[in-house]
Amino acid sequence: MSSETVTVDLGDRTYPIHIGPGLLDRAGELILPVMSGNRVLIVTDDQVAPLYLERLERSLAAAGAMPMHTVMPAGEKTKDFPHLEALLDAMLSTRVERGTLIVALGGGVVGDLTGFAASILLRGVDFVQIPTTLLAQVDSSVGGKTGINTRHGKNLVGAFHQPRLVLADTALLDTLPRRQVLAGYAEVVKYGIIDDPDFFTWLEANGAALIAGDAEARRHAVATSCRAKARIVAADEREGGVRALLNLGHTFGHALEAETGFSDELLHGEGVAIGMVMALRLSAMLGLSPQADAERLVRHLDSVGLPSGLAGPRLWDVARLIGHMRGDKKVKDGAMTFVLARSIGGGFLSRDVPEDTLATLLAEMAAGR
Ligand SMILES: NC(=O)c1ccc[n+]([C@@H]2O[C@H](COP(=O)([O-])OP(=O)(O)OC[C@H]3O[C@@H](n4cnc5c(N)ncnc54)[C@H](O)[C@@H]3O)[C@@H](O)[C@H]2O)c1
Ligand SMILES: O=C(O)C(=O)C[C@@H](O)[C@H](O)[C@H](O)COP(=O)(O)O
Ligand SMILES: [Zn+2]
Repeated sequence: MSSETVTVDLGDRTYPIHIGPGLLDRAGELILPVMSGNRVLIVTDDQVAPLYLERLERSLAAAGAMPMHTVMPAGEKTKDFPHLEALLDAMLSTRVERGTLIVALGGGVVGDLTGFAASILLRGVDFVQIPTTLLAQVDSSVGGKTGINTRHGKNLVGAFHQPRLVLADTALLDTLPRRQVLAGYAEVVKYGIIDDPDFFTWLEANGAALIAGDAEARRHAVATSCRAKARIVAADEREGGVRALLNLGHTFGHALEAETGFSDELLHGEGVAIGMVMALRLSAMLGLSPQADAERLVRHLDSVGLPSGLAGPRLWDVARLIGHMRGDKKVKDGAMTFVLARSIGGGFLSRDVPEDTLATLLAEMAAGR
């Protein structure tokens, strides 16, 4: 199976996303053109390190680079101030220089944390993304959003800092646990709902195979997702408008993540899956889309094993959820912005969601309906 390259067109900060199986062993050769010296500092986590760190270091050394590494604890709780400080401290302890290339090897947590550290280290150093989860390959490694969570909410401190290159070796997904594959799949489904109904239909036919490990289906989904994200980011890098569509399901999902304390109880992608159902049901309640589209999404999520509602032992507090949503970065003059959909493939932004309709939806879903 061959690899392909998608370009994120940002003028003099344009960069390639290389996609395909087996690319990790070509990392040295692919990264060489963006190196300004021979020092490379790899940041990874303690679950990815035993799987892929040695291969990456070998490939870099073969290309003439001097790789060093630092390993962070795996999981969402690492995206916080104490771990950011620990990472910056580890980086500075290696006598990092402005020409040292930082490489994030891991999922979205490693990518977001490392990218943010790179954006402020020595007032900004270059970094490369080597995403190892489906979520990171289809979404978080592309577009330059980096950051951490705070006690006030999700991703509330961060920076736009674009990578110099993204290297998505789709064969690395073979070791990813099924729950993590599913969480990443939620962000794949998102692209279909935003503006690609044919892709959604393709996912209905091929999603199960993709999740089960079909290499060609995975490569196609990663490439299609990256093309969609690259197009949106190139049009609106700093989310002045259209980029906010990539936030479909996230105003809800981030509130659910905050409420569950950024713990394993709810992964980011799982929150996005439930959040997308909320967005489509809200659109239908407001008479803006057919109820059948929300039902179609629920059917698809249920068929692959992603959550589509709030069923479970937890008692969700509607007022608290709305409180979290008020801290969303899309709030303008105190008013919340929602990504709604007129249809599957018809995402749009709205500031006109009455709070009582929102509260009714959340209460229904909190009651398991
Ligand atoms: N910056 C963005 O644009 C953006 C977009 C989407 C999500 N995000 C963020 O990404 C984060 C979620 O990322 P994630 O879902 O990748 O989670 P993650 O980084 O926590 O990775 C999930 C788990 O899989 C393990 N893992 C990673 N690669 C593996 C592999 N190949 N084989 C076996 N195990 C592997 C990790 O160690 C971790 O335990 C969230 O914080 C979310 O907010 C950011
Ligand atoms: O790249 C974007 O833009 C996105 O919104 C992608 C999302 O999947 C991602 O979770 C992002 O981090 C959410 O952005 P935020 O600005 O709401 O933190
Ligand atoms: Zn997301």
